[in-house]
Amino acid sequence: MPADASPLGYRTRPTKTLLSVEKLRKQFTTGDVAAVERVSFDLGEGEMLALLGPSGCGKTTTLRMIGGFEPPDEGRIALNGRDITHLPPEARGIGFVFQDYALFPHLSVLDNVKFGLRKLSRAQAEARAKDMLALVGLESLCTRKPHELSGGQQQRVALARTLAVAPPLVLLDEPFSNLDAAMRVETRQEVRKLLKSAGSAAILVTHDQEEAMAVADRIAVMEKGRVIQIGTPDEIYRNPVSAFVASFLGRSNILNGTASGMEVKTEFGTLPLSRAANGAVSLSVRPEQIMLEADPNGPACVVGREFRGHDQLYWVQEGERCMLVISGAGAMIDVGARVRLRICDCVVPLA
Ligand SMILES: Nc1ncnc2c1ncn2[C@@H]1O[C@H](COP(=O)(O)OP(=O)(O)OP(=O)(O)O)[C@@H](O)[C@H]1O
Repeated sequence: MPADASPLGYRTRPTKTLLSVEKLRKQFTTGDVAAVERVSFDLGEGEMLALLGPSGCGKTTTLRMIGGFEPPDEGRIALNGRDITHLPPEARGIGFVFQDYALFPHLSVLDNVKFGLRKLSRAQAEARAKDMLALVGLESLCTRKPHELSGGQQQRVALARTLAVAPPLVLLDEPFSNLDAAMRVETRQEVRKLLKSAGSAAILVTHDQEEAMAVADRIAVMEKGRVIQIGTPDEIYRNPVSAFVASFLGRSNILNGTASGMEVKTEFGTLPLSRAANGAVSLSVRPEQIMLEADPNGPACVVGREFRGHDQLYWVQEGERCMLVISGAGAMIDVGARVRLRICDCVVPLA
């Protein structure tokens, strides 16, 4: 295992840069604002990056520019130090897996995977395709046609076909959106393992924060065409830069306060800050950072509750404010009960 990798293959340090995206911009003639504006990031060899954001924020357009399917108005894209900004898709050496998998319906599973291997001899192509199908666990289904496979199996064939040519970078556009919830969870981990074992880097477009956190080494959060924060899932979850990021990646309570260095005065008392700030600030408090104590004389009241097995979600009204609280699976507190809220961790100042 390399020194910079965790047992699950999550990178803890940046690797050698594979892809460099600099100040990409795209404005469609139909739009009055740019779909993508000054998007820049680097991607390390073998790294998985998720482009995450709400519908219409420019994720797919960014991916299509990297793939060569959409010419940027401005900016530069380099792969392994080579400028590929104006190369056609087939000259970039990048693999793609799209939402609909785009398998050839009339070809068998094996022939679908062999499709990109026409430069090899027939025997070599056959051996390579079989190896790739073994890697995705589908060697026994070689002779089937795509319509004889489940969605998850089709997804794996598409991935085997892409990985067969050993691209250094694979672009995945919402690749799990056609799968049901259980299959999605299973398939995304398989895909991550496959990419890691093939050593391919990947950029995954998704609007699903749970998916991004589950599979990506780093996440680039996009809003209105711009990347507004980039970092590991843990960094972004713990230190969101804005209320948008705090609410898009997980759930958050947004409070106001007056900061002075590493402390902030709020309606819940003086609290420690995760980083220094001064003056009026907005603050993010995660639901799991709040303790809920049953107290008949407490100033707050439970107004809603959702039982989730491993924990419980409470909506608690205190004065004008409704706070979201996640509490462990201990004793349940009933809706209508009086409670006291205590914030038991550093709170995050937002931009
Ligand atoms: N070919 C096009 N012509 C005109 N406008 C486009 C075109 N493609 C995308 N857009 C617009 O550009 C903006 C960004 O679209 P894009 O598809 O990149 O967003 P997205 O974040 O991938 O959204 P989704 O999650 O819904 O796929 C949107 O306002 C969209 O309507």
